[in-house]
Order: sequence, then structure tokens, then C-alpha cells
Amino acid sequence: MTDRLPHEKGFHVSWDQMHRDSRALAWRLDGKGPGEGGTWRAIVAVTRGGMAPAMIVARELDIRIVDTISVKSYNHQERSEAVVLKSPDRELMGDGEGVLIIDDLVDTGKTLELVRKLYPKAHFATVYAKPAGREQVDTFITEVSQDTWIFFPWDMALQYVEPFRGSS
Ligand SMILES: O=P(O)(O)OC[C@H]1O[C@H](OP(=O)(O)OP(=O)(O)O)[C@H](O)[C@@H]1O
Ligand code: HPA
Ligand SMILES: [Mg+2]
Repeated sequence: MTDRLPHEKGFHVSWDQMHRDSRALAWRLDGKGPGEGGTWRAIVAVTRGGMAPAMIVARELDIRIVDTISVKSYNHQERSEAVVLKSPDRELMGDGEGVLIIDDLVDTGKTLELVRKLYPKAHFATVYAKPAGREQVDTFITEVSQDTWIFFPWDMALQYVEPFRGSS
């Protein structure tokens, strides 16, 4: 399967790495909100990939108001038009002021571009970022090159690999 991937490089993220990087994202966002003491009003996870880092950030920053926005833009590794399948609570959101919108990564930036149009005052944060989408994100932790495909732990499984020298 891997020999058919259209991307030259793979960046494999373990659950442990995702936990560490999401915590680092939380710490970076801590105290930067517009509320009293730099607090944030709420978190909105971009489903589905944003839910894992959003949960970790919500826990670290003690934010209990968490909603989701569902944006579908990929079929496997093929990009298609981004569409909103489910919106967060309208009253909660307003123009997005004080709301943290969290996703696992920004790639072309099309997903966040769409969400940003809806909530221009929100703060956009991702764990990983590729150069083409960097402008769409206010805070991120790790940048990878555009020709890298990030493999997330929820898409992976442990499996047998042949020894380097083959088996006798
Ligand atoms: O910056 P972009 O080029 O728009 O790509 C980034 C988005 O693509 C992936 O989501 P996907 O649409 O595959 O859905 P998923 O989170 O449910 O896997 C990823 O989780 C981001 O949300
Ligand atoms: O590099 C990626 N990895 C996983 N999902 C993605 N969706 C857009 N780009 C990526
Ligand atoms: Mg996603």
C-alpha cells in the first residue's frame, strides 16, 4: 500500500507524540484569550481529526464548553471541495470572539479558510502545519514540508514487517 502513496515522505505520529504535542499547544495558548486572565470561552473541534487534540487542550486549560464543526474535504488522500456538514451552536459562537478552534493539522488551508469566514474573530490552532496553510492558523506546534503526509495514530495499526535481511 505504501508504495502507492502519492507523497514522498511520511511523518508518523504516535499517540504519545500526539499527547505531548497537544499539551504543548495548550501551554502555548494558555493566558492568550481575550477573557479575564487570558481565558478562552469555549473550544470548537474540527471533526474528526481535531477532536483528539481538542480534548487534550480542553483538559489542560480547564475549558468545559466544547462544541464541534464538521468539515469534510478529503476522500482518503484526494482533496475535494470543503463543505460544512454540522455547525456549532449559533449562540455560543457569535463571530467567534474568545473561541478556540482546534484541528489536528492545516495542509492546503482550505478547511480553516472556510471556518474562518464563518467565525472571523475566533483563534485558530493546529498541532501540525504545512507551509501552504500556515497563514490560516494563528498558533501551531510543528511544521512539516508540503510533500509530507502525516500519519495519525487513529489511522494506523501495528503490523508485522519482514526482517531487513529477509527471512531464511
Ligand atoms: O488544510 P486542508 O488541506 O483543508 O486539510 C486539513 C484537514 O484535512 C483533514 O481532515 P479531513 O477532511 O480528512 O477529515 P477528518 O478530520 O474527518 O479525517 C485534517 O484533519 C484537517 O481537518
Ligand atoms: O498529511 C495529512 N495527513 C492526514 N490527513 C490529512 N489531511 C490533509 N493532509 C493530511
Ligand atoms: Mg479534519
